[in-house]
Amino acid sequence: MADAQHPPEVDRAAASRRAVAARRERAALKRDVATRVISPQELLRRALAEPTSPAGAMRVPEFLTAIPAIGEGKRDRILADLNISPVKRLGGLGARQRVALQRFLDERWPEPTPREGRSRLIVLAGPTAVGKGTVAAEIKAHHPEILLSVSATTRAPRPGEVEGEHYFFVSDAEFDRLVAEGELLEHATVHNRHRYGTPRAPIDAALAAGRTVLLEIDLQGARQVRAAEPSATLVFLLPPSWDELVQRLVGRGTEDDEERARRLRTAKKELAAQGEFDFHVVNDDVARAAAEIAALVR
Ligand SMILES: Nc1nc2c(ncn2[C@@H]2O[C@H](COP(=O)(O)OP(=O)(O)O)[C@@H](O)[C@H]2O)c(=O)[nH]1
Ligand SMILES: Nc1ncnc2c1ncn2[C@@H]1O[C@H](COP(=O)(O)OP(=O)(O)O)[C@@H](O)[C@H]1O
Repeated sequence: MADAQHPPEVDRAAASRRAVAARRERAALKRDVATRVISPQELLRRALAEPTSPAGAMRVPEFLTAIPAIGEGKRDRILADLNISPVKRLGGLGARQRVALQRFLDERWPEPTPREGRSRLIVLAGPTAVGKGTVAAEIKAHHPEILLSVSATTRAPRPGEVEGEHYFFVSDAEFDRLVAEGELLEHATVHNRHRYGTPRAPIDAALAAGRTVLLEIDLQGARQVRAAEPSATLVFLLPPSWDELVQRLVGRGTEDDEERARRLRTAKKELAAQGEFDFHVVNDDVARAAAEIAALVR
């Protein structure tokens, strides 16, 4: 490979940069397993689907010790039991070894089974400032298989908000048209101010393609989705404590005193409605809460 344009030191530098990047990606994946952002089974699925990916390049011992509750002693016993050499990479496992490893993981860490009759349409609601937006963004970043629905709204964009990514920013007249033509799955006026609604078409298309769809909407919207799609999976995000909820609202610093007091009164009503939801998830840690939600319909 070495020639005038590619002297050996340049090749070596590039290779070492690639190795550092790959190590970093593997470390990130191990953190995802260690923090339960993804299950060990999910990492193995990714490795087998793409053997040359960072997941595929991970050595089996490295993978095993990323799993909570597996130390080095246990790791070595598991490798011996499964008859897998410590130099094996996940992407290079033979058929019999794959099955053995998958079975072992399923026995020790059973993945949550989908709740009977619940669809892949997930609605995430919860009181103001509990972290719905933060958790939804985490799901979008770590679970690309899940489509995060983009709502239409009549409120003005905030600095940094991107049309079509955070919201579709529409006029009142356009919102009226969307409602009149039945293009919204649900819609509501939120915090007595602006209108928000969920475009129906992208959701129908994603569900038809077998994808999971996440809606981050308010309680009124959640109730409408329940009425329109009774099999939807309704998830209520809870704060670790009321004081923590107040802290988060204050800490975010996006509302004045009067608006904060109003939102907290609404929050009390919303918390009282949590019994209408199929699942309750505590947002103590963003990554953990996101992983729990993503696992609900896997
Ligand atoms: N019903 C309904 N509520 C939505 C929709 N999109 C966003 N919301 C809710 O609108 C509220 C206000 O959202 P936003 O304007 O981003 O402000 P913030 O979340 O208060 O900072 C949140 O409670 C969202 O859950 C939607 O399509 N339908
Ligand atoms: N698990 C968490 N721990 C600590 N702070 C959090 C957590 N989740 C969210 N927050 C913070 O709480 C505030 C409200 O979160 P946000 O996502 O805006 O709430 P919502 O969309 O429910 O109104 C933000 O400042 C956010 O950074």
